[in-house]
Amino acid sequence: MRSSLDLLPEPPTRPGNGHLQDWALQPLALIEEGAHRSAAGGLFRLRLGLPAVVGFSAAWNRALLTDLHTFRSAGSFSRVVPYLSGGVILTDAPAHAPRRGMVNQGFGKRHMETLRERVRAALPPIPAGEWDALAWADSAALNMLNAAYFSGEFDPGLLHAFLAPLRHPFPVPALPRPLLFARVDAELRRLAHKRLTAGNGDDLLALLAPLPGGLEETRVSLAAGHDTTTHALAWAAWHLAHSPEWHAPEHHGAVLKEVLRLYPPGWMGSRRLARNLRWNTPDGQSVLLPRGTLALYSPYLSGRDTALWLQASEFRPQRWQAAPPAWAYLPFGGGERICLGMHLAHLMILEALTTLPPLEPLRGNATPRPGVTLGPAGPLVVRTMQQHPPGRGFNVMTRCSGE
Ligand code: HEM
Repeated sequence: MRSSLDLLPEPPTRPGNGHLQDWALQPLALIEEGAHRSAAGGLFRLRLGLPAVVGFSAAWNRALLTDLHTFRSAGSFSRVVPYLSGGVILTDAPAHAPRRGMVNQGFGKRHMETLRERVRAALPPIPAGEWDALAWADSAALNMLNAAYFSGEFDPGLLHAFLAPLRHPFPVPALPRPLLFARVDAELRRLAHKRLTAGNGDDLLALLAPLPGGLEETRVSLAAGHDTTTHALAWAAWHLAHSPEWHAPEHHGAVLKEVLRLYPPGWMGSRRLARNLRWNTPDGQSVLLPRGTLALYSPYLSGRDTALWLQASEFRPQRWQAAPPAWAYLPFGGGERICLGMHLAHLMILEALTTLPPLEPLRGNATPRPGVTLGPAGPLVVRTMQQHPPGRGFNVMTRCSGE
């Protein structure tokens, strides 16, 4: 049996810092090179100051996402970003399942119907003429989250200031911001108090506030939900501008799935091994992965693996007429830790896409840029193709019914 990480393939290293420099400057190229060098569906190694392995096969994804006692969140990347270091994200098995059970209620499909109308009403108007779909998606996600969580009552300037650092490259999102977080927590307490004393709210804060640690869950999930939603929405709008034949509400679900396959905002998930793990690679070898190893899965690599997807690098929403290969499509993760906000993200993005008029792509840079989340470099400048009164959203249903 092979017994060392040294035997795994790896991308070229740089003297003195292993893969750290490439990880910081061009992580997508680095992991694509690692995937290229690994045997089909196998693992590859990264030297990131501590031993790390990356896998993207269905078997690896399933193991990492379902064996929560071996693959722990403690010591993973989320811990170094104060925004994500709390609530369910900070909780490991066996405490994780009951904690999720508690917060799940507000985020289920049924509760989304309660939120739909106010999310739709919160969408910013579509600008006339030329506009940046990335900037619009950013304010749309901010407004929709404010509506779903707080019925629009959270101070918008503070919400913007709170979330803005997440969009910057490292180390900006990892810096502690005690004063800003204290202001956000004070605003959360003010709004929670209103709900707890009135006792009749049905927004997400009204459901989270009475729970132990509910305000922290609110703050952490807001941070997890903003850029992810913004980026998926911006890419979807950009693709609809390029492929107008898909711009109809009945196609938007497939468009969103295809966007999330090619550009999963959660491009890399991380865990730490709580024990030594023997792993059988597809080429028949057995590798011993030592306890403490950083174990990574990548929705980005799995979503583009040519062994799993036909014409993997092409935008083809029609592929979603069939089910995806098992454990290959993971834009929301999987297993017990699957994204808490998956249904909320669908609600917000599909409502926003329905509001979009026919668009023409003008210019922009849609290159994926990895940070805490994967986003388009931007801007993504489009033009509204149909006139509508300034300051009002475009309503597809109105147009279709000819009113
Ligand atoms: C398109 C939008 C979104 C994408 C692509 C996305 C992606 C993901 C992924 C990949 C994970 C799993 C991470 C892992 O395994 O380490 C995750 C977890 C999570 N997401 Fe999302 N997310 C999105 C929107 C949201 C929204 C709107 C919320 C707001 C509630 C949210 C809250 C969370 C939370 C709290 C977790 C941690 C769950 C746990 O550990 O139990 N996400 N998300």
